[in-house]
This record gives sequence, C-alpha cells and structure tokens, in this order.
Amino acid sequence: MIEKICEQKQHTEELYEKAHKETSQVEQNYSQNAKVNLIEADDRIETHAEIQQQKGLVARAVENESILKRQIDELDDLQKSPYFGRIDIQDEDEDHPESLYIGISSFADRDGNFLIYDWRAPISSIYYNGTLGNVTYDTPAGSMQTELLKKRQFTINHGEIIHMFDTNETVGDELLQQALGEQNDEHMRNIVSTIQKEQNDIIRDVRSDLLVVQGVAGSGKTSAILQRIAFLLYHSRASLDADEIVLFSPNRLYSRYISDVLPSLGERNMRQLTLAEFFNRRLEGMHVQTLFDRFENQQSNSKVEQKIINFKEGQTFIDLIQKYEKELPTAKIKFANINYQGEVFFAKDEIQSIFEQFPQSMRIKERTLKTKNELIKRLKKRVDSEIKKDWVQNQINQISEEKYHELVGRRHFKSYDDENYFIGRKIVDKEFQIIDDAIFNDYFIDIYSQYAAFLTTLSTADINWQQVAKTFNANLEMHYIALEDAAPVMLLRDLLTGSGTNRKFQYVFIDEMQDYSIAQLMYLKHAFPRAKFTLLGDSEQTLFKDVTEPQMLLKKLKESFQVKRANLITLNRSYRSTAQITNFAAALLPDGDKIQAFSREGALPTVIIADNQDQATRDLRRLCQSELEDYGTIAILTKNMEESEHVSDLLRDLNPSLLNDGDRSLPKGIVVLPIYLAKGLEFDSVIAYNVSEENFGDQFWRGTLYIIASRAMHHLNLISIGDVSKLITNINSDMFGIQRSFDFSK
Ligand SMILES: Nc1ncnc2c1ncn2[C@@H]1O[C@H](COP(=O)(O)OP(=O)(O)OP(=O)(O)O)[C@@H](O)[C@H]1O
Repeated sequence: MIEKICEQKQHTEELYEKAHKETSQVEQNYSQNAKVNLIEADDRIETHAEIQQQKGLVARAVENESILKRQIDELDDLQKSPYFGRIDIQDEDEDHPESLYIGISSFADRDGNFLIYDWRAPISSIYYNGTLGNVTYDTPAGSMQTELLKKRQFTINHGEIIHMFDTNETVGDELLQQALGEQNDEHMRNIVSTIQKEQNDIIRDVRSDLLVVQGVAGSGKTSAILQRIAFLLYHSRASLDADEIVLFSPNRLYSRYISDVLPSLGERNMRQLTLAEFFNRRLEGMHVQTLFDRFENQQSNSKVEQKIINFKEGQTFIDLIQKYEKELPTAKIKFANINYQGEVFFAKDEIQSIFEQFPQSMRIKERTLKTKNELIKRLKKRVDSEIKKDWVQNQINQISEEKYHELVGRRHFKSYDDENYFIGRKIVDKEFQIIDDAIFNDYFIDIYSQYAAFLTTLSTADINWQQVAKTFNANLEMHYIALEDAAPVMLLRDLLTGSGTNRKFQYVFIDEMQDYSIAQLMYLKHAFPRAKFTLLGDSEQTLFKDVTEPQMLLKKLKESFQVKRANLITLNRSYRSTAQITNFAAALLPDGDKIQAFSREGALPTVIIADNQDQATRDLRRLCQSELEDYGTIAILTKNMEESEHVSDLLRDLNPSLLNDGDRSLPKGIVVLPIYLAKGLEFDSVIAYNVSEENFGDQFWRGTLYIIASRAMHHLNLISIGDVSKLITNINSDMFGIQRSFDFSK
C-alpha cells in the first residue's frame, strides 16, 4: 500500500513541479503586460482587457498548483499512516468476502481500484456502527445490506504497524486507552480512528434541522462537532462550502485550540465567532459586554439585578418585543436625523413624513424599506446637483492618470460633458458614501431610544422598568451594552427594519450552549434563518444560572425555532479524564451517577489543606514543580480573575502565564486562568486554587467546581486554605486523598 502511495506521490510531485513552472511563467507575462503604456487612451482599453485575461490565467494556474499541493500533503499523511481500520464484508451476490481498508482519506491506484476508503464514505459507517453479522448502511442510492465478517483496528506510525486488534465493538478499549493516555497537545487532535457509536450518530446525522447534544464533561461534544463538519463537507462537496458553516465558540483560546482538527482531516476550517464578536460586529460603535465580563460582574449582582437579567434573557421578553413592534404606532417610532459633516442632511421630520406616506396596513419593516428607497432616491438627486459645484470640478481638473484609469476603466464617452458627469458622480458618490451607509444601515431609526422606550412600557412585579431604562441609557452614554440587552436590541431593530438576517449560512454550531440564553438562541435562529442548528452543551456546566434540563430545552427550542425535525442525543460517557478524576467530578453533582467513567486508571485526586496563605503558596509552588517534571502544561484554575491575578503574583518567580479574555493561544508550562476561560479546554494536570468552605461554600459554586475538576486529564490536585468546601467533604471520602500541608512538605 505504502509503495503505491509513494508512486502516486512521486507522480503528483512531478505534476506539481510542472504546474509551478507554468504559474511562474504566467505571472511573469502578467507583470510584463501590466507595465505597458497606460498613458494613451486607446492603449488603456486594450491593456485593461489583456490584464483581465492574464489575471484569469494567473488565478487558474495558482488554483491548479494549490490543488496538487493539497494532494501531495494528503498523500504524505497517508504514507505515514495509510489506514486505521479494516472491515471484511460478504455481499449476498458475491462469491468471496472483500476486505476494505479505512483511512483519513480515500486512495485509489492508477487503475481506479479503491485501496483505502475515506472514513466518511457510506460503507465506512459499518466500521463505527456495526457489530459482526448482518448490517445495513445508508448510501445515496438507499439503504444497503451486507454481512460484516471481521472488524480490525490498527495503529500505524511512520509506516509501521504498532498494534492491531480484532473487535466486535465499535472501537475496542485498547486503542482508545492508548489515545486517551497520551499527553495533551497545544491543539486538539482528530478522533476519527476511535469514534464511538453515539458520537458517530452525532457526526452522521444529516436529517435533523435542530440537533441538540447533551453530553457530560469530556464526552467528546467538541470532537463530535468538528468531525461532523468534516463529514458534512465531504458529503456535500458541491453544495456546501466551509464558509457557509459557523461555529460559535466560548472564547478565543478554544478557537485556537481546535483550529488544527479540520486541516488534519484535509478540510478547511469553518468560520468561528464568539458571541461577543458577533454582537460587536452587528452593533457597530458599541462595546457589548462579553461573557467574561458577565461572569466577573455577576458574582456581585444583587438579587433584583439578577432577576432583571433572567427576565430579559427569557422567551417572554422576546415575545413582548414582538408584540411591541406589532402594535407600535407611527407617532411612537423614534426617527433620527441623518447628519453629514455636523449638519443635518435628512431631518427626522422629513424622514417621518416619507414613512407616513406608505399605508398603515403595511408592516413597519416594509414601510421602513420603502422609506429607505425614497431616501436613496433623494440622495441621488442631491448627488446630481452637487456635481456642478466648484469643489467637484476642481477635483476633476486635478485628477491623476492613475486615478482616472481606476475610475473610468474601459468606458468610452461620447462627449466631454458625459465624461465630466461620470467622473464627477464618482467623486460625489464617494464623498456621500457615509450618508449612503447611514441610510443602508437604517440609522434613521434610533434603535437604542426605541428599545429604552419599549422598556418603559413594561410592568412586572418587583421590577422598576423606568429605572431599567435609565440604566440602559446611562450605559449607552458610555457606548456600552449589557449582554442581556444585546439580542433584544438587535431583534427589535431587525423587526423594525427587516434587516439582520444572513441566508448564506447552511449550518450553525453552538458549543457550550448552556451559556446562551433562550433570547440569544432565538436571535441566532432569526439571524440565520436558512441554517440547520447543532447545539452542544452540558446542563451541569452552567455558571451562575439555573440548570435547564435538556429535554426541556429541546422542547422550548423546537417551539421557538419552529423546526420539523429535532433530535436530542445524550452522551454520558466521559473520555477526557482518568476514572478516578471523572468519578470525583461526578460525585460533586447531585445526579452525577449517570456519568460513566472510561476505564483509564490514575491517581486519586488530592485535596491539600493549608492553614494559611503562606503554607498554601509553598504547597502551590512545590506542586507546580513536581507536576512539571511529568507534564508539559499545568493549569491553576481559580474562580475569578482577581484570584488568578493573585496566584500569578504569588508564583512570579516560576514565570506562570496569566491568561486573559483577549489571549488566543495556550502557552506551555504553568498557566493561571479563571475557570470560565477554561471552558471547553483540557489540561494534563489541574490545580484547583482555594477550594475552601469560605470560597466555595455556597451551593451556587457546585457547577464551577465540577467544571474545574473535569478539565484535568491525568492529575487533579485541589488546594484549600482552611476548611475544605462541604461540596467536597460531603462526597465519599474514598474518592479523593487528603494531605495536610505539613505532610506534603515532608
Ligand atoms: N472517541 C474518542 N476517541 C479518542 N478521544 C476521544 C474520543 N472522544 C473524546 N475524546 C477525547 O476526550 C477529550 C474530551 O473531548 P471533548 O473536548 O470533545 O469533550 P466535550 O464533551 O466537548 O467536553 P467539555 O464539555 O468538558 O468541554 C478530548 O481530549 C478528546 O480528544
């Protein structure tokens, strides 16, 4: 097999060399042609046409070259590890069984015989799903049947078979043990050789419009998303592009952490956004509170503040906005002036009277659209009258050759006046672009005042909505929008203006869905109306919010998303951590017994009790040093940023990396970060800082402790200054070891 791959690689490299020479030649021609005389008018036109043609040639040559380069990279990977699985099948109408090999990508010899099947090919599903005996698999032509006689797994490194096992299971434990026992990398790895059956159901679900995955910590949700994207791209090559898939990720560290998985499978990465990035792009000029800020602030929120947030994030609030928009009389719409260079260009009264010309029977968004068109028409008229003005004529007279060429392109003019008008219009258009943008972006409705006005119409027990509106306005002065206001503001804007939807995206993935409010999820559905949604999360990993049962969430979303095919998949097996760590983390939860640990053995988690800060610092330092002997990365996780800064100060001489919301990569060595920045991440060794009763006494912190514990792959230590939190001491004492500080220093 490897010989054949090598042959093919050699052949492709020769083609690549040829293509490379061709590209250089075409590029050389292009740069020579682009230099020809641009002064004479006739030459200009010819040159332009030729340049366009040459540009096309260059683009094609480059594309050809990059396709070949990609093939070489694929063959290179294949050469090192051609396949990881083999299935022997007996089709009913065949005399002999057939052995099929399964790898990261397909490979056929020169005669077109398939030697390796891509893991995503229809037949490969048998490898992940089937137990020996009669099996069915889906193909584009319908369901097929065959008999599975043998299933064999391999580990091949640099062309050498390291292990192989025959198994009747999905993927036997031996290989998984080995994969999970390895040290953490800077980047997440693909799991295609060891995908488990339930994970495979997520990856290969092509039917659901809404797929919700409730999976315990470490159950492979993030892995499943990425392999699912690779699967979807493979199966819809012609109709789906990586740019039509967007993944909402919890933070930038996570974005970076997962960025290698798709390229390792020969696919381009999808778009990635954090919720804050999404909001900030749509609410230009505003700073929208990030989840990071939210977590920091929420710890000091009063009960009433929390109540207001909860209300604003629920379905009722969204329903109220929709009702408000439906019943809003024209007189109450907050029109705004459009200004240009500090002067009113279109006055709000003029805008309102345009709006009022359109029948009241129309929806507001339709009237807004018509108003917009009318404003653009009026702007065009103003442009025409502006062309004759001195400032424009002066610019035309002083135009450079280059600028002229750029503005005029290949056009011929019948007269000087035509030419003058054409160039003049271009100049004024450019100058008035800012007004055009303001109209286009619907800035003639003051959406923020409208939202504040909406708030004052509300009346619910215990909440002073006048005051809420005042706070919103005060934030606005600082160009700041609280996270809970962002989705409702945008929804109100979109309802009034008919904007804000993006039909390009076919799939939206949301990881850590438990951190999203119903209002935000509903807005995302509104923003991506054509997309199928995959939502993944763990209701137990909720920070500062009540746990929502997944079935309940699915029911709510099914109603508000108005989808036909919704599916809920539950993952209860955790792969990340040793059995001891998973069992300890699970015991922290009231219904943690549903969590199944994968049978990988390791040391018991250790709680170290220090009497005071000095002892704790000494323990922390020693622990870091001893853990660093075994592992590349040690993460000290704290409950908030303030504590992370404190720990980082304490350990200054060990040079820890203090991570912040803006960080994009995970350094090696000792890293210190608050738990909400570690969402979705994992570390070889975790030290939980100060799990004392004083610090983690309230039930409220249960989820936080669970997330901290479940970030550890191989080792978990927890330091407490003074009495340990009852959330920990209440669990079975066999599940963790205790060391007093002085014991540890012996
Ligand atoms: N089938 C598998 N084969 C090999 N490794 C796996 C498999 N499933 C999960 N893992 C590994 O388990 C770890 C946890 O997976 P992942 O991060 O996808 O889980 P998660 O459910 O998103 O976790 P969390 O909710 O805690 O962020 C990763 O290191 C991943 O590579």
